[in-house]
Amino acid sequence: MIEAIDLKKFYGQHIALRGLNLAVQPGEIFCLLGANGAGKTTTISLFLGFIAPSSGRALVNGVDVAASPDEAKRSVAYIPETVTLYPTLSGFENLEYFATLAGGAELTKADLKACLERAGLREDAIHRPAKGYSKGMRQKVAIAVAIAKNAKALFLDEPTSGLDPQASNEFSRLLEQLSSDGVAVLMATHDLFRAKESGTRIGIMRSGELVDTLIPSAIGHAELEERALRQMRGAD
Ligand SMILES: Nc1ncnc2c1ncn2[C@@H]1O[C@H](COP(=O)(O)OP(=O)(O)OP(=O)(O)O)[C@@H](O)[C@H]1O
Repeated sequence: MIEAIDLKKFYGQHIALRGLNLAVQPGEIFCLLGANGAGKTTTISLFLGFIAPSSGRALVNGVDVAASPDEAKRSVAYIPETVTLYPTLSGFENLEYFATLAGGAELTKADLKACLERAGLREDAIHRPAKGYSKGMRQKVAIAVAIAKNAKALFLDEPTSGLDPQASNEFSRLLEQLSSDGVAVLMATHDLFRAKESGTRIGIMRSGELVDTLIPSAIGHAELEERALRQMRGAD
């Protein structure tokens, strides 16, 4: 589970997060929407331990990230907007390297290959140098790392920006697979369409606050867009 309890973050005098309370259960895909500067990346960075909270707590799988960063990192995977891989290593070798870094269970070459296959990386690409990979292929390697380390919580920041519609659709299916395996997913996105398609909940952030939470399955695309835009603007 991913949990924020009265989580606040100041940058100097500027408040970027104003007491966030949020719980994302195993199997949920929670999409954070919000205008630029609303606090989405700050939220994710706090869960990943990249920055320290000013007050409050960020918990992953019951572990306080600021108090026990190493323990928290063991159950977490992260997919940034641009996944960086070692360009001269193959997808397989990158996975081997990152899975070893992550610690956890010893995996055989067959296990690692199975992780890449589950992540949807084509057989003929697995042993090619990653420098020739598309954005979608690099993301699949990152998903394979999440599978290999048996991550309980997955954080994503703008993963579908710059993906073509087919790659974006494929990526959403992968996320759904992970969530059906019990991973809790928190994703910052500007992609309302994907949030509606794959999210189990959508949270709208404005000026460091979660101002609305929606169940996408209970609402149409047009209504979702209208409500999200209204909340982001602060017209309510
Ligand atoms: N390192 C920093 N130092 C000072 N202010 C920062 C820093 N990082 C973010 N901020 C400010 O904190 C607020 C929240 O920023 P954040 O990056 O979390 O927003 P965001 O919702 O992810 O935006 P975007 O959609 O543009 O990625 C903004 O006002 C931003 O300018």
